[in-house]
Amino acid sequence: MKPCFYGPEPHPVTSKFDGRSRVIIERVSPEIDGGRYPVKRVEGELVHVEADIYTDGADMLSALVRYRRSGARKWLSSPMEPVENDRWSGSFRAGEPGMMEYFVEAWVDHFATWKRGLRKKVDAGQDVSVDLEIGALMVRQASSRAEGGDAARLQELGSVIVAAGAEPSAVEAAESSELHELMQRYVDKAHMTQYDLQLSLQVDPAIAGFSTWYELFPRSWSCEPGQHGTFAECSRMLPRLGKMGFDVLYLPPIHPIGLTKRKGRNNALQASPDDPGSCWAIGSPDGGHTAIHPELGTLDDFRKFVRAAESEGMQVALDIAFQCSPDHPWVREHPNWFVWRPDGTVQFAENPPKRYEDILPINFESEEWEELWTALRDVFLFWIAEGVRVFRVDNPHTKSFRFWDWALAEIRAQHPDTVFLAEAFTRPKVMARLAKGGYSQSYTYFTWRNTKHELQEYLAELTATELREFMRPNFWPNTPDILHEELQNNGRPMFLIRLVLAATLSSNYGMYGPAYELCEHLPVMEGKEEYLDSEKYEIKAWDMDRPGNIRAEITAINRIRRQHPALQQTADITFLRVDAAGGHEHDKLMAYVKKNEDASSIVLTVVNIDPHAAHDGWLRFPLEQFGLSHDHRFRVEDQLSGATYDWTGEWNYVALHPAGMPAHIFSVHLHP
Ligand SMILES: O=P(O)(O)O[C@H]1O[C@H](CO)[C@@H](O[C@H]2O[C@H](CO)[C@@H](O)[C@H](O)[C@H]2O)[C@H](O)[C@H]1O
Repeated sequence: MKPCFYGPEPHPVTSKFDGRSRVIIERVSPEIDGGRYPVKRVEGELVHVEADIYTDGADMLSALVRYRRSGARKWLSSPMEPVENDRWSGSFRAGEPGMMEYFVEAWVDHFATWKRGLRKKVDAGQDVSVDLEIGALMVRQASSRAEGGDAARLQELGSVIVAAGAEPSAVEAAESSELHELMQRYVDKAHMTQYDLQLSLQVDPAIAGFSTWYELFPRSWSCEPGQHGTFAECSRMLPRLGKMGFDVLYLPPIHPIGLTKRKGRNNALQASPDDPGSCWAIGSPDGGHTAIHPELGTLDDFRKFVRAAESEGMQVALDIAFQCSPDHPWVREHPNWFVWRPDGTVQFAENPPKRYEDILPINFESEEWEELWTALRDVFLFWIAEGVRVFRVDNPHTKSFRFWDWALAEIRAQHPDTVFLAEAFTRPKVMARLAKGGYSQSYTYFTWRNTKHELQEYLAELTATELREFMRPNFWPNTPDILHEELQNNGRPMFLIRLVLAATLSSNYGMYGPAYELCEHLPVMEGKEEYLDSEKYEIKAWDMDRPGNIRAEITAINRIRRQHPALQQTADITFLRVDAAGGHEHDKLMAYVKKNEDASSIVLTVVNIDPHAAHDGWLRFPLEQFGLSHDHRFRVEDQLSGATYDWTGEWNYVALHPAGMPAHIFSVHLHP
């Protein structure tokens, strides 16, 4: 099928202009770039919609959020209520994964306006006989819109309202809840206003909103240390990872690796004959992006691996890296998909300042772009057919945005349960644009945000700006490319600190697992973030039981995340004030509280971010946020240590030593 380009476009509501529509609807939120891009939610999540809604004069208004699955004929409605200052609010629940649409409509509610006036006049002792006739007329008109028993009942109530000499009972009937409900049901929406855009909502599977990723290189899991591992051998890791609470097992590329310009150990430009090469150098005579590296096994072995992972509660995530080793079949079959220099050589790929001498970038300005796009999309479809639903996409920012807009929409239309993590460590606007274009999750700058101030500021950017509507952060304390100097220099306590922060600040987090569990901390050279003897270029034999490992802590934190819905979302977070002895803000103790939709789960995390010293201080718990007095008594229970504390009032003492667990993860019981 040829790609048919469609860029993101706002969809206007097509109702005819009617000069009698007096209601104004403005500043609808969420709305991304005038409706060009969808808002994102996961299945079952509440979608809050707000708008400024007002009209001339003092008439009363009614408003609805209208919503439906894209393509459905019937629109559903949910009422909106005024909040303050002409701002209205309503909500609906995201359904199954797929696309939905919503907009706002509002109208002058003549019946409500009439009722309000009637009450005022009755209270002032005025004659309301004409008013009752006006009201009765509205009720009879509603009766003509109604059916069956409702129509008859409205007629009856209309008569009661005008019945001569029966004023109190007429007013009573006018104000009855029964009439209110019937009038709502057969509301007169003549001259209503519809917001001029139909906004779209991308509903993702639950795992897009709450996921725990573990990255490993399957080739390092041979039963014979030093040999190339297979999927079958790597399967022995699955029960262990499932028990540790991971639900996404992410594999770097699993395809044949090129020989030409193959990289050697520690990123050497020359490989030795027994070097396995970087697995991102995709393609050899054995095949390209839809083939499996022969030493890992067959497609059937891969299928078995995917099923085995599923039986341990994990989805396998594949790395999609659209680039080719010079040995990739596409280079021969489709030379026009690459840029050739005048001397007949091909430009190698870059992600400045990094240089990838063993791969060729794809040319998104190729004359054959339609064929190219189709082939790239089909790589995803191929692996989806093999049972994969989660993809980590390598450097999407070095590929055309228009391609992603198209490809992700195409894939989602057929498979709305797919999840795409954008591995783009680049400029903020570029990362945001990828998220707008359909990526379900995004890598972030978390790794480089280390002080309390940096972390709080970054979380505010992610959760208190428009980003929260369409960009889901995924926090990684390390990756095979990034061993931050904080981890290089501060020992095991820093691994625990960064673990707790990643896992409790963000509902989606992941780790390059073996190296993280074992607190690997040696860089290839001082000042670099690359690992020494990086697994990217060689087969490793990990001793996962090595002393000093943090497996138990990781397992405990993943368990806590699963047990507490407050930690399964990112946006609802409040940073708390923590005071040091002198009364000034503590710069080493960080505290934040998270809660779920109905506040049935409240989690307070306190972290000592100093890996070298113990710290204590006083934290202020925001009781007022929960409608409680400042001297309220409540209980907190540390989910890590099991210790329980009864706290009285908003200020409470905390102390944390980095030698043990440098954090408390308290479940908060406001009414013990
Ligand atoms: O550019 P990033 O830092 O985001 O890193 C990602 O993409 C890189 C290119 O795919 C990838 O780099 C690795 O593979 C290259 C191709 O084989 C090789 O030249 C690099 O030396 C190697 O690091 C990186 O792993 C990936 O995360």
